[in-house]
Amino acid sequence: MSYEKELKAAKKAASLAAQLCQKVQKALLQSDVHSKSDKSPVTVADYGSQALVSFVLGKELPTASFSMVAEEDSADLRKDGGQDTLERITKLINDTLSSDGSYDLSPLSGEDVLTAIDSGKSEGGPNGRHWVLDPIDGTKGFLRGDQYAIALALLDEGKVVLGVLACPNLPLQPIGNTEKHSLQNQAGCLFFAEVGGGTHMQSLDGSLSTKVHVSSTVNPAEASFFESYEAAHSLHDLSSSIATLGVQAPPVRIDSQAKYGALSRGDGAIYLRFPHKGYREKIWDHAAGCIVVTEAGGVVTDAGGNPLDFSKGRFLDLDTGIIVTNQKLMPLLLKAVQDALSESSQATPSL
Ligand SMILES: Nc1ncnc2c1ncn2[C@@H]1O[C@H](COP(=O)(O)O)[C@@H](OP(=O)(O)O)[C@H]1O
Ligand SMILES: [Mg+2]
Ligand SMILES: [Mg+2]
Ligand SMILES: [Mg+2]
Repeated sequence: MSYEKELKAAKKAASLAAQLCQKVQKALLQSDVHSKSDKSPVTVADYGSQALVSFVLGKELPTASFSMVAEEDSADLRKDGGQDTLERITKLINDTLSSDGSYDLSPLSGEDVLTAIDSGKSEGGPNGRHWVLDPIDGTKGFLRGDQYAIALALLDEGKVVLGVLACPNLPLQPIGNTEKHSLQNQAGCLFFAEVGGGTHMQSLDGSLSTKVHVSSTVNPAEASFFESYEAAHSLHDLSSSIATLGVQAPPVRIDSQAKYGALSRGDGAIYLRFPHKGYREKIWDHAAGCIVVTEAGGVVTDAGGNPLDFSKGRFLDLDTGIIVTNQKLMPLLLKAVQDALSESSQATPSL
């Protein structure tokens, strides 16, 4: 089955959301940032991006059975004091839609925006089609002025069948340890993949796309690896224990699913993620990144070597940690990870 129409709509939605987010990142105000009930940050751009993606998918693919599993909801915006923030979000969306000019419509109201945000409340699951959206993945990176991604995927009968990753601050050239890239004047990258169709990358300003492949290195000594910038999101000590494999380069620490994008084009060969005990991974943090890497020839598993299962609802049900690499390095890496995990659980039984 081809998902051509859906892919085209997803690319448009993610690109427009990226325009909205870049505008906010360039002129971020203290009043744009809020704290969610779990203390994690959320900004007007997270909400604006979610509403815009939902709105564009609805316009491009009118269907009675739209379902989306997305990170944000409107509860805080509906509380007392949320009105100013909602107005700012509504203006951002209307400005983005009117400068794009694709849709002939009257401006959206605050209520339209709340409804669009809440269309992401689906529980997902193994049946039917569900869009999966992280409107800004890496909000902490977004706030620092660093990497972030708009991550949109489609599940069909529990499987990820397409994914789009808009990475507005990721240069088109490879990134690594040595160069510090200026984030100014970069158009950013759009990665997209459809099941069986490979992974492509284009510039967010709409250049021709090129097919990308993961690194083919079989030598761990040459393999640089990615991990979260935030130590609270992934145990940096554990990933350094893969040094037993002979990996020599220091880790490249960047925020968001930009790591999956960079890996899909061979910037590095390994991505390791070991959350602290008790953390439950959400499907929107991995769905788009996972298909972008697998269609580029890579493999994504949990620490038990099992593929990620996106059919279980809003959470991933997995065995400690996520490992991403190419087919040839996976067996070695999996063994090194399992050895490191069992050593560290002997040393610190609470891990
Ligand atoms: N304690 C924790 N452990 C692991 N991941 C966490 C975490 N707290 C938040 N996250 C997730 O890590 C994501 C960012 O990943 P990364 O570290 O690769 O940039 C966040 O996405 P959001 O920024 O969309 O909330 C959030 O879902
Ligand atoms: Mg968040
Ligand atoms: Mg996220
Ligand atoms: Mg997010």
